[in-house]
Parts: sequence; C-alpha cells; structure tokens
Amino acid sequence: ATNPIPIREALKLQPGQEVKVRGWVYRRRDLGDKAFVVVRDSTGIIQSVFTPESKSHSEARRVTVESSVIVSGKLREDPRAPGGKEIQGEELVIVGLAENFPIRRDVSREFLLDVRHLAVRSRKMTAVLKIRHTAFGALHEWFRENGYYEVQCPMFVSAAVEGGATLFPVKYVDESTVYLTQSSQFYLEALIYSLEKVYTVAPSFRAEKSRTRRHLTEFWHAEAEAAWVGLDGILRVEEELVSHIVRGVLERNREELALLGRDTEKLELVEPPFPRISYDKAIEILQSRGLNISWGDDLGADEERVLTMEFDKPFFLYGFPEKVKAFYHKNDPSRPEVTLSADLLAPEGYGEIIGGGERIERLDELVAKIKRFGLNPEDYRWYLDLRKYGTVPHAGFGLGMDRLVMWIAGLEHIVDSLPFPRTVARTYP
Ligand SMILES: NC(=O)C[C@H]([NH3+])C(=O)NS(=O)(=O)OC[C@H]1O[C@@H](n2cnc3c(N)ncnc32)[C@H](O)[C@@H]1O
Ligand SMILES: [Mg+2]
Repeated sequence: ATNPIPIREALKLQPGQEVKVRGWVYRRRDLGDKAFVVVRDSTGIIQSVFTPESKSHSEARRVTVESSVIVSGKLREDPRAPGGKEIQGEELVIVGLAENFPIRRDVSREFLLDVRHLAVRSRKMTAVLKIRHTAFGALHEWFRENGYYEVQCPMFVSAAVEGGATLFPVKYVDESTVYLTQSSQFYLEALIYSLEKVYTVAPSFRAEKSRTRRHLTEFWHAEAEAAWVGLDGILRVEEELVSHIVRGVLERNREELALLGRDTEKLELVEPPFPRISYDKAIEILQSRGLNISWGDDLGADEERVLTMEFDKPFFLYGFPEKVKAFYHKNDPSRPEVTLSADLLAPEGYGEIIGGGERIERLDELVAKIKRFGLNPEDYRWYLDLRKYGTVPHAGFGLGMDRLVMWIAGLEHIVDSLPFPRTVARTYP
C-alpha cells in the first residue's frame, strides 16, 4: 500500500489486503511480546498488532499515546478488534513522538476544560464537532434554498439590543467606549430594505453573571430577519429550519449520535408544525404543577424545564408580557399588555433555543416604547431612521447554535457543544 487512506475506508477493505493509515496513537499496550497500537484519525480507530517478526516491533513498543504515526501492514479479521478488523503491523513510522499525554481517564471536568486544546482530540468531542458541522451546514443550506441572503454585521456596536446588563464594554482605538454585539438584529432590520430576507451566523457576546448549563459569554448566534412577514410567518420559518437541521444530523451523524449514547427517538419526532402555546397557558400549566409563579413573571430554566416535559417535540411559547421582553417587540394591537413575541423551547428539559417575533414598525410607537422603557431615543437614532423611510411589517429571530447542538447531541452542558467555550469563569485556552 503506497498512500495512506482514512481508517473508515481501511476497515471496508477485504482481509489480506495491504493497507496504510496515518494518525495518532489512541491506545497502546503490550501483551507478551506483542505490541498492540490503536491508531486514531478523523474518521475512526483501527488496531494494529506488531510481533517480534514485524519490521517496526521496537518502534511499536516505544511509541507513546498521541504520537503521530504512519502504520502499514496486512488487514485481517479479528472480532475482538474495534471494527472487527486489525492490521497485522509491518511498518510503524513515528512522525512526532508525543510527550507524556496529560489526559487520563480519571481527570476532572475542570482539568479537561483547562486542557481543552488537547481534549478536543477525544472521540466524544470529535463526534460533537461533526454534529456541529452538520448543523451549521444545514442551516446555511435551508436559508439559501429559501431565498435568504447571508450578510455580515459589525461586532463593535454602540447600543444594547437585549438590555444593558449584559453588555461587554470595549475601549475603542479613539479611547471611546463601544460594546461587543449582543445580537445582529438591528443591522438585519436595516438590511431587509435591500435584500428583504437576510440571515447571519456570528458570535454574540453577553456578560452573563450567572453560571448555568446553558449560558456562554460568547455564543454562536444564527439570526434572520424578513420584510413583509408577521409572527405566524416567522414561526413557520423557524420550525422548517430547525426540522431541516435535525433531519440533516439524523441522516449524516448516526454514528456520532450513537457514540454519544444519544437516544434519537425524540429527534425523530421533530417535524413541522410545532405546538404553539401562549404565555397565559404556560402560566396556567406551571401553576397547576405547583410552581409559585404569577402572570407577568419571566420564565427561567426551571419553569422552562417543567414546560418541556409537557411536549415530546420543540414548541413555541408566544405572547409574552411587554415587561419581560426587550423594547423592540411589537405589542399585540388586540391586547397591548402582551407582545407578538415567541420563544422556541427544545424538549427533554433543554428549553429556550430561539427568541424572536414581530418588530414595531411604526416610528411613533417605537419612540413611545423606548421612552416607556426608560431608554434614550438618542441611543437608537439610526434604528429609528429605519421607520422613517418606507417602514414595513417585519419579523425575525435568533437561534443559539450552541444550545441547538447541546440539545441535538443530548449534552449535559453547553460548554461541551463547541471547541473553546467562553463562560463567566473561563477565557482560557
Ligand atoms: N435576531 C433576534 O431576534 C435575536 C434577539 N435580538 C435576541 O438576541 N434574542 S435572545 O436574547 O433571546 O437570544 C436569542 C437566542 O440566543 C441564545 N442565547 C442568548 N443568550 C445566550 C447565552 N448567554 N449563551 C448561549 N446562548 C444564548 C438563545 O438560544 C436565545 O434563544
Ligand atoms: Mg431569549
């Protein structure tokens, strides 16, 4: 065998064929005078066995875990080997001999986060990254197949979208203070007057003070905005999009979902239409389940978890009271105390993955609400301009991609959904 092939392909070959693979030593052990070297690459693992007759027997006995190697030999059946086949090792070239690899079975979660730059090599992390890859690709697929233009918005901004409490201030080059973006929404609302339907996938930043399983300080945010669309229309977009992504992962990442031990039964149910319940109904359900909550309260992770147990697929929670949502949400003309807003909650206890709804399109209504919320219209000067020049009904949403991957992959904590998480307690490595 001259050129190395992916391990996944090597395992498909017939026993007796010569094969060459390359990658990193996943496991190594001696049994008597035999050296067993399991090699890992991005597609999987394969065992190779070296005997004293093998040309590279001494290399196979001295090579260390995570050394980079090129292994060649003859393929043979062995039901005890991963994938049911192994390489009868002939040659093992050590490309980079690894120092003592610090990650062992018994290390703590915190240590694994401290060495995330090495822990990303694990089979679990590799599986999550492949699911993440599919989810991001399916999102782009759906938006582009449905007439949405991908746009890019600034990361340095001058105003809060989701409240000042979670703004990250940044000392700008001219010594002024600007902020890291919390959401590209306002820029998307400007761009619908050019492209009508737009989306962007970019980091958003929130100075979250609380340590929870679903909050990052830097998260990947897929946001969309569409002109001429109301609340019902944007909910249909959201359920089609999320269903397309889940279907894509079920089609392309069965192996990874299995490696993660993910029960995919609930994911198989994800298809439109998703149930829609009002905020009023949600409060009723929560009170009937004994939670101490009143109409007008915001819903936190605990309340959302209880609600998700009522459904076996994602569901919309719509019609939040004005005071629990940001200022830009349009008030329901027939019931001004509530807004034409909606969150999408993922089942199995995961909760909110999307926030969105219809925006206020009338200038006078928006100025009045900005003032009612104690904000300064001057801080929203250019955002208000959008209502002065041909305003249109429009709606949009923001999908937390890390929360989406956390749910689809069945992860316990959002930090396991992306390679280098940023939380209130971590900005290293
Ligand atoms: N274009 C829009 O309409 C988006 C809107 N301005 C917005 O930012 N809504 S949101 O605050 O609910 O955030 C949207 C989603 O963004 C996710 N999100 C929001 N904050 C976080 C944090 N801190 N960590 C991880 N994920 C987060 C979560 O899934 C939310 O549902
Ligand atoms: Mg939200």
